[in-house]
Amino acid sequence: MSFRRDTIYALSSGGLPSGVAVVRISGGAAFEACTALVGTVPEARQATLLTIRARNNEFLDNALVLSFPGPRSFTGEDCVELHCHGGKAVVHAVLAELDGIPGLRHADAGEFSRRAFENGKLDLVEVEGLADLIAAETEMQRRLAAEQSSGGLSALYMGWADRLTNARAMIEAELDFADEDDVPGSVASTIWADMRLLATEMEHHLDRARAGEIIRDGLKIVIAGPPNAGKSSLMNALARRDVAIVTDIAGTTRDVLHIDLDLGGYNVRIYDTAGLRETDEVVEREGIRRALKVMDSADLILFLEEIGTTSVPRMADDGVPKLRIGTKLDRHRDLPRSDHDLCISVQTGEGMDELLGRILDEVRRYAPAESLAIPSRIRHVENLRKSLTYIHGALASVTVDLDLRAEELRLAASYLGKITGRVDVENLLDVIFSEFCIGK
Ligand SMILES: Nc1nc2c(c(=O)[nH]1)N(C=O)[C@@H](CNc1ccc(C(=O)N[C@@H](CCC(=O)O)C(=O)O)cc1)CN2
Ligand SMILES: Nc1nc2c(ncn2[C@@H]2O[C@H](COP(=O)(O)OP(=O)(O)OP(=O)(O)O)[C@@H](O)[C@H]2O)c(=O)[nH]1
Ligand SMILES: [Mg+2]
Repeated sequence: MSFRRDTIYALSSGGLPSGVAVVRISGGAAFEACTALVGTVPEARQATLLTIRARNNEFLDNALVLSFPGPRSFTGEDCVELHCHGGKAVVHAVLAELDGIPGLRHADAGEFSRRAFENGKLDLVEVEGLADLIAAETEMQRRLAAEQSSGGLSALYMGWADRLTNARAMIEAELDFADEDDVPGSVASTIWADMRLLATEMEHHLDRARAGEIIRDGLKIVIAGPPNAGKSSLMNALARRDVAIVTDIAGTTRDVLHIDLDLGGYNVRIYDTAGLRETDEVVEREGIRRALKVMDSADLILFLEEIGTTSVPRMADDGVPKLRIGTKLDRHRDLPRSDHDLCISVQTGEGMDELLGRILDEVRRYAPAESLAIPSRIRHVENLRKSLTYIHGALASVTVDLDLRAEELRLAASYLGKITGRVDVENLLDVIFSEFCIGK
């Protein structure tokens, strides 16, 4: 790096107290700080038991200390890790000691990763994946984030960008050496065949964006239906705790409440809503307005009605998948089979496993657990779409000059570069010379 910047430190492990707490230091003064605290810098990447002392020589802790000389470290800078005992006062004393060293300051949120990015250790997709990995609560979220943070997705995008660069290189070669005999005549057919293939691959990848979004952000399931149908009772049963107020008074729920469930490794967010009916009561009307609004953005609606009651207006067929659920089965065993998709009783638990199974089927339909090298963020999707638009443009403009079509391929690659943040300084000549033997 051409300038020396602050050396930063922070507690990198979680809440205190804990068995062990990891304090990380990164930057040009990390090794000086290490020497100030433990008297030495241990051999690179070798956990070494050392005593941390305050400036007045007071014993603070026995800690395992690691040093990572840059650029072979997480951030690419000199890094030190102090693996201390995880007591609050222990960690605070160590942090206070670091704070007293000139040139050191506490790190901002994400600052270690930011430095890793700036030093080329991680690209943007990996940084985002790392953030998702740390936030992951379900198995599918973990798998999606793992694919992204470990470079799987980046490799895919960079591979695509390379193909675009390659195609441009071929076009340049064709333009520059068109009048020479020993250069492959028309490379056009192979280039454009590969670009068509690339467009198809990108389209398939984009088709899975919805799955990525659902795995990352959760499937949105709304419990709706007439008052007293048992919506809040179902919500509580799913949550296994008393989240929502349940009474036998119609119109109990007003606000939209939600819980997050881990269903077969998928994150699903379930909303309880106000019962739908005509009413002049102001508060209830507002509740119903909110219910309708959240239903609009649902991925799945569980439409509940008590078995034997013919409810309110049938739901519009607006394309949102719906499960019609008959409730309070314990009370209505004698009634003929209703036209519900399934019947439940939260009192006896009947039908609950079936319901969970049906919900899981729905999530899996949206987001099958195949390869998770899929886009998970709008940012990726938008750049991929733009890139694809330029590839389509280049493919379509057959009558246009080759160099204009090459320009469209350059733009397509630049949008892929924006996703990873690695705007490569590509050297077209290198590619050309590695592909052709022009001077043969
Ligand atoms: N103690 C500790 N555990 C940790 C981390 C850490 O920083 N410290 N990690 C933090 O996220 C994760 C592991 N990820 C890491 C990624 C790269 C490097 C690193 O030093 N990379 C260097 C050297 C590689 C090598 O020695 O082969 C490099 O990329 O040049 C360290 C940890 C999870 N566990
Ligand atoms: N027997 C029986 N009663 C139930 C069952 N589920 C709910 N109830 C009762 O039905 C009444 C209404 O339940 P809620 O869960 O509050 O109904 P809701 O659909 O949320 O009603 P609103 O919030 O007013 O729209 C309560 O008295 C519940 O105890 C069930 O499976 N069996
Ligand atoms: Mg309710």
